[in-house]
Amino acid sequence: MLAIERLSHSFRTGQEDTPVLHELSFRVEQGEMVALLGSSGSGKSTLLNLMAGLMKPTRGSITIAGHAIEKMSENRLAEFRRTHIGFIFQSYELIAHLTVRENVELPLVFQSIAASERKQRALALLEQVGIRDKSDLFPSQLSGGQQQRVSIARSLITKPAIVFADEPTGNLDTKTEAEIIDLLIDLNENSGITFVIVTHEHEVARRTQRILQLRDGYLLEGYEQDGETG
Ligand SMILES: Nc1ncnc2c1ncn2[C@@H]1O[C@H](COP(=O)(O)OP(=O)(O)OP(=O)(O)O)[C@@H](O)[C@H]1O
Repeated sequence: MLAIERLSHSFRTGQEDTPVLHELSFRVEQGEMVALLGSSGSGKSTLLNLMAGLMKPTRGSITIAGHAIEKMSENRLAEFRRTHIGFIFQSYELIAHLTVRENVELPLVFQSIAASERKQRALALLEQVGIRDKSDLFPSQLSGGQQQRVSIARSLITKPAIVFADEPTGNLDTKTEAEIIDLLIDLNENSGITFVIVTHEHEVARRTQRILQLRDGYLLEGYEQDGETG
């Protein structure tokens, strides 16, 4: 599903290149739920931006569902992101003047899908994430955990190959964090959604099937849960 090969990235500051990621190689298989764990500055956001096609790597390759994204033109990549990748953000990134259902439908508005089908798919996802009864409310009328459920439903509406979640519980209290992770696990186990969850919290990472740990831009080997290797 996701294959990263010898991926390196440096930022140019003035005359100097600052290496941030060093020859990372790993795979995430379809249906897996993987945590990308690392402390502040370890390179998580950089890696996420590269995997999401928001930046081009200095070296190496990133293949999603068989497509080498580092080779795509900007236009092709924008289209690929819209159709193959789902995103969940720490701060939800919902649109305040759209209702919950309209927020969930939004990624489909850019595709030629009939309004009735958009509505039906959004309501089905809102049911699945447990907030169908909130579909006509606005984001400001919901709790943080409910807003993140909207954002999760929105990330799934295009039926993406993979969903990247960037600190999805970073703004939530411990109880709500556990509920959101329960929901992601449920979507993974029962709907086969492939997730990569970026986090600096061991508590979150511990609940995934597999942990990839970054330290100072290097992937630590052999840091797997349940005695798995890979
Ligand atoms: N645009 C940039 N230009 C120069 N250096 C950068 C840039 N973006 C990030 N860096 C550096 O790259 C390193 C990794 O940063 P990154 O944001 O990927 O880490 P992170 O693990 O996501 O941290 P955090 O959890 O705090 O968000 C840091 O040393 C940072 O200063």
